[in-house]
Amino acid sequence: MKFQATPLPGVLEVLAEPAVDMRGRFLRSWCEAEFAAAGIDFRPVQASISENRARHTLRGMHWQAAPAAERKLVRCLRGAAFDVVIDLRPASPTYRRWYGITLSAAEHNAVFIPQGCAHGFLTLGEACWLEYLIDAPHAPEAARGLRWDDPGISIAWPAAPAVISARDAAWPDHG
Ligand SMILES: Cc1cn([C@H]2C[C@H](O)[C@@H](COP(=O)(O)OP(=O)(O)O[C@H]3O[C@H](C)C(=O)[C@H](O)[C@H]3O)O2)c(=O)[nH]c1=O
Repeated sequence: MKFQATPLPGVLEVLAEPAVDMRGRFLRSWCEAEFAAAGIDFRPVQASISENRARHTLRGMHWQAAPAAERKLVRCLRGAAFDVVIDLRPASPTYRRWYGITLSAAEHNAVFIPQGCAHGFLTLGEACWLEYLIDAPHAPEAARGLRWDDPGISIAWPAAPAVISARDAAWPDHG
C-alpha cells in the first residue's frame, strides 16, 4: 500500500497495490507493519460496514469527543462515495479546512482520518457500502456533529443530499 499526503496534516489517501491475476485481485486493506513504516501507529479494535441504498445519501459530519477520539481508515467496498474530512484541531494550520476525496470499490483507495477530524460522505450511486476500521471502541455518548452545509466550512459537495437522517440534518454549525 502507498500513503499519499493531503492538504490536511495527518489525513492520508491510502492506495492499494492489488495483486491481479486471471482469478481477480487480492489486496492488503490494512497492515500494522506498513502503517508503522509510514509512521502511523494504527491498530483497529473495531471494523464496521455502512450500507447505503440510495444515491446521494449523506452521513456526517461526525467525530468522537475525547477521550473516545478515533483514528479511522475508511474505504468503499461497493460503488463510490465523495468522502469529506474536516480538520477540527485548533492548533492545526488547516483548522476548519475540509478535504474531499472520491472513494470507490473499483480503485480500492482509502482515507486515513486522525483524531480531531470530522468525517462524512455522500454516496455517488445506489448500493454504496463503506468499511470503517476504527481504533477505539464505540462510545455513543461521545458522538459529536456539525451540519453538512455549515457556511463556515463551505464544503463543495457534488450534490445536495437526497437522503439524510434527522439527526444529521439537525447538527449545529461549528460556530
Ligand atoms: C458509528 C458507530 C455506530 N455503531 C452502531 C450504533 C448504531 O446502532 C448504528 C448506527 O450508528 P450511527 O447512526 O451513529 O451511524 P452513522 O450515522 O453512519 O455514523 C457514522 O458515520 C459517520 C460518517 C462516521 O464517520 C462515523 O463512523 C459514524 O458517526 O451503528 C457502532 O456499533 N459502532 C460505530 O462505530
